[in-house]
Amino acid sequence: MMTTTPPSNLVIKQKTQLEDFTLQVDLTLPSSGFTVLFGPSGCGKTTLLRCIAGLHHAVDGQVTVNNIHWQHDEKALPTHQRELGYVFQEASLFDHLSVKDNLLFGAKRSRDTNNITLDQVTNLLGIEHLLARKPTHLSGGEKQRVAIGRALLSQPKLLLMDEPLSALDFKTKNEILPYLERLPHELSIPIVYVTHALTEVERLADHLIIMEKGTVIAEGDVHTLMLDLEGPLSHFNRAGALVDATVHHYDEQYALTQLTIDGGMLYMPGYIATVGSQRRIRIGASHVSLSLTPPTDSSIVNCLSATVIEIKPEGEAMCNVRLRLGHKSEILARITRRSKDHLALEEGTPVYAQIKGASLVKL
Ligand SMILES: Nc1ncnc2c1ncn2[C@@H]1O[C@H](COP(=O)(O)OP(=O)(O)OP(=O)(O)O)[C@@H](O)[C@H]1O
Repeated sequence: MMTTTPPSNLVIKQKTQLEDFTLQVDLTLPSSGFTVLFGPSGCGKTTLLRCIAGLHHAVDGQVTVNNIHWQHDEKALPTHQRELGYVFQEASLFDHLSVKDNLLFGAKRSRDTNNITLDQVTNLLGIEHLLARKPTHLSGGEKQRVAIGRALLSQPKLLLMDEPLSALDFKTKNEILPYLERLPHELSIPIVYVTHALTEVERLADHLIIMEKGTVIAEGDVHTLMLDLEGPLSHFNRAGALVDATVHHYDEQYALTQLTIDGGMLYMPGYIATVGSQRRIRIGASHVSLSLTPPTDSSIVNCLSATVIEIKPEGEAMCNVRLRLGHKSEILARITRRSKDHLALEEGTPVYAQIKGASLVKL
């Protein structure tokens, strides 16, 4: 059956001169899910978010959300007339108000069916038990969850998040990430999320925008960009693929979770989630080895049949091999150039991809 993608109702065009370069973007973004703006410090991510919010004025620009022009030609709505939620690095809560009053500060009721309620927000962010507390009695992670809740209760048509985890330690980041992951499943608003952490990209992004010196150097579906052997992510040591998996079985005897992916089964150590749950798994290119025949007597628990679809050198000694599994899934293998020649790999070669279970990362 043919499906047509609905037209996006989120258009962002901006051109503005910054200190050292011009910020210039022309984006049509998906109207749901996480769009992640990723790039090195100082490339213009925050400024772009500020332009969308009307806090930085690009003379030349357009911001259209849900078919409403927030900025078009000479006309620009002031920030308070733009239906947006903004979450910053710091939660910036009012210390003299309770969590509940902080949440309700600036809260609105929307007349449409997407009205977000206090109950929904507290449940979604796991903050029901904190409502009576003052912010001074909250951890950094709890404060940030309240800040997200406050932004959502303003009934935004667009949620902007500027490095909301960067002020938090590693453990607290990992506590908050599951709450962030739930947002697109529970809410139908688009989220534009700024980060310079690749781990957050891998975990959250649906759509990815990679910026450098004020311009977009790559844009698209995150799975596709991760696999682009000529794209900016291919040279990261962490090159790898993101694969959508469904939990199939938990083997209690060996404490291994069996996952179904397009193209086969994977075993991963430990309990991952209940049977039937969907999880995103990261398969690092350096953890995939290739063989022309099915390996026997190997300690590597995962072996999938695959077909080579592209090979690109990576430095002098290595190369990245893009592999097709199943109908549409793809993964990367980083092997030595010597191994590539030894196996006479080329486009179309059928191979067996071995992946160490212990190397798989549940995102
Ligand atoms: N109002 C402004 N006018 C002119 N230049 C600005 C303005 N605000 C920021 N800049 C400059 O624009 C560049 C981009 O800054 P910006 O904060 O948008 O980057 P960023 O990618 O968000 O960085 P980081 O990840 O460190 O937060 C920087 O060189 C900064 O000095």
